[in-house]
Amino acid sequence: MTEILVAYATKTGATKEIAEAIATRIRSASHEVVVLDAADVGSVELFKAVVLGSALYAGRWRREAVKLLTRNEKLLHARPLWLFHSGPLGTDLTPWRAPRKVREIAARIGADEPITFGGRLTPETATGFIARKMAQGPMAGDFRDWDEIERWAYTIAERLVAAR
Ligand SMILES: Cc1cc2nc3c(=O)[nH]c(=O)nc-3n(C[C@H](O)[C@H](O)[C@H](O)COP(=O)(O)O)c2cc1C
Repeated sequence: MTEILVAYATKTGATKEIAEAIATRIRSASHEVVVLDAADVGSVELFKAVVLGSALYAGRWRREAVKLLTRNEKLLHARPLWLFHSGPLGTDLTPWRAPRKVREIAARIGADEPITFGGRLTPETATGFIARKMAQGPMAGDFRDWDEIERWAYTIAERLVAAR
């Protein structure tokens, strides 16, 4: 059990890139880190800590991220867990509360509620009629704050060092 898992659930790739940035930061603190699509994670048994992030769509987490949590709730009790979601676009980047189910699981596990990172929606990445419409208006753009993401990942790396 030497590795840290950074798992993500994405539709158009923005959350995957956040997961990769988090992994790079944690890795630079000499931790072994694996980045995986949440859909490809059966069990977290082999990992000593887990970071999990989902894109937000209509206020919901993507199903594969919720499934990872529900399937692994018992194992996650015994491991540090950090949660994030990516979503807000445009001028209002107010943090979103996670869906109730995710909050309830986080509370039972003893993890903090997910931190919110801005999202990305561009004409190039938008898929589907609604998304393409949204991508032509004020919501279009990349609102991910890489410094903020890096700072958060840094606090995780520090805590993992302390827990060694
Ligand atoms: C149809 C649609 C619904 C969305 N709903 C939300 C939402 O409820 N809350 C939010 O913060 N962001 C919402 N977003 C923004 C996405 O979460 C954002 O673009 C995110 O970064 C996409 O991540 P992904 O590329 O990993 O799929 C929505 C985007 C689309 C296209």
